[in-house]
Amino acid sequence: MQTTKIILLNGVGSSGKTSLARALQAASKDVFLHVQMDAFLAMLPTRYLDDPDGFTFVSSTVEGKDVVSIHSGPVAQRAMLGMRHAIVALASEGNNLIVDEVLLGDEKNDYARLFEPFQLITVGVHCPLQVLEQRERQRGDRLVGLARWQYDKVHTGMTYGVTVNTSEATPEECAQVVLRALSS
Ligand SMILES: Nc1ncnc2c1ncn2[C@@H]1O[C@H](COP(=O)(O)OP(=O)(O)OP(=O)(O)O)[C@@H](O)[C@H]1O
Repeated sequence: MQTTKIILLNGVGSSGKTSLARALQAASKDVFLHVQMDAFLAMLPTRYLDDPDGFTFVSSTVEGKDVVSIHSGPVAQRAMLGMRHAIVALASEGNNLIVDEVLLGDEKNDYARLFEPFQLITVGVHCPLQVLEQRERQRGDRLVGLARWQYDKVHTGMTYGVTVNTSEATPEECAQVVLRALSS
């Protein structure tokens, strides 16, 4: 096994992955690159963020609550597959990584296989739905209802090295929990 470290943060949108990643970068003596899915989404032509070949966001109301489902077409799927292989290429060159992800389906198995050669710790980033929806409303740049749709999917079938609850601890406190788990 290579000594390159990968911290895989998995959590619903607004659960606090970016904040935790930044706190981890600040607190760790090792250098970690923060790999954000958003950076790869930004590579797509903007029109593919609302296109059946790219991503589509479908709003509905279920039992009086807003729900926004995400669907990906072939262009989006190819970009995301490419992202996973790009992440492996970064790690293969010895870059320690914090990978910030919302794992919704088959890519969970893909990551487990691709990350096998590295020192991997998977982190479940949890937060109650009520708090997530409050954050979505406060942020203003996120659709309210994304978290509700993702909530049951993200952690299904995952086994974590460590979990954090961002409604009960600051990003800095969560980072210490993760770094302790990584060094144990
Ligand atoms: N531990 C925490 N305690 C309190 N608030 C937090 C915590 N972590 C994150 N937040 C707040 O929650 C919001 C979302 O945080 P952040 O951007 O880190 O989430 P994210 O999971 O990366 O979101 P997305 O997947 O949508 O990019 C921000 O307003 C942030 O300040």
